[in-house]
Amino acid sequence: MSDHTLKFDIKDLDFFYEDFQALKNIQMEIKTNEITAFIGPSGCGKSTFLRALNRMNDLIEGTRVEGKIYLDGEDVYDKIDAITLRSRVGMVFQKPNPFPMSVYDNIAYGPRLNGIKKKSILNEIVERSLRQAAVWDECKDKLKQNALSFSGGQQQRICIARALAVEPEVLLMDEPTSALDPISTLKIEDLITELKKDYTIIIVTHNMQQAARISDKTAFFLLGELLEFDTTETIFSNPKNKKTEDYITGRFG
Ligand SMILES: Nc1ncnc2c1ncn2[C@@H]1O[C@H](COP(=O)(O)OP(=O)(O)OP(=O)(O)O)[C@@H](O)[C@H]1O
Repeated sequence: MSDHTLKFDIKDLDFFYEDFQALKNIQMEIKTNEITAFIGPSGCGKSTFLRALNRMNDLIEGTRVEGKIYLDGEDVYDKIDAITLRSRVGMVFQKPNPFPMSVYDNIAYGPRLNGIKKKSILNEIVERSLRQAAVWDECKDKLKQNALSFSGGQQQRICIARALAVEPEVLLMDEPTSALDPISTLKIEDLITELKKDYTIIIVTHNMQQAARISDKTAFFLLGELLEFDTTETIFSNPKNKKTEDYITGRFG
């Protein structure tokens, strides 16, 4: 019987940029409605792995994947086309990157691409998505204003709303708070915790406190290998690998 709590199942994953192997034999199970944090020193492969999950690396020439990634039991490199996959697995980037258009058009962009034209339905999606991303109150009277005129923290929440507008199942977040001040960071962390009810969330972070605060599971990567993967509590209180302990206590990285 298939395991319904399992969202992603990654088996024997290797990843190459030309001759350079950036990921080595990764095995990982990512559970539905959990927050999984990827930690590890710069260049260890966290972003590469994140981008492998929705095939964003396909856009980089000379890359190659070996092994399997299953989403709800389906092989993402064989059984799901990249466009469908990316609508099921949304992404939020490190730097807020709203399109240079109104808040409304940013959020309606994906739904319109999916063929939704009716104004009343688009209005509903825009409001629901901005509410879910906890930025509705700040935007509701300025929906026609250019998204780039908002603060960095607001822009990042607008980008999260844009990702949510197409109702993905999974949200990949690559250091979503690294460009933000502490207050905006806490707002986004609260938001991520709130979104967990409806989404499976995977977040890359350099902020150990952030991983400890919000994630259920933590994966520690080093030089392309998954060194340790466990409950966040275990990783931060009782890691099995000495290198994990050295990293989380700030002895290197
Ligand atoms: N487009 C690319 N072409 C060639 N090599 C790349 C490319 N992107 C990343 N790499 C290499 O792959 C390795 C992993 O990079 P990746 O960006 O996944 O690491 P990371 O852990 O996310 O780092 P950071 O924390 O600094 O963002 C690094 O050695 C990097 O130089």
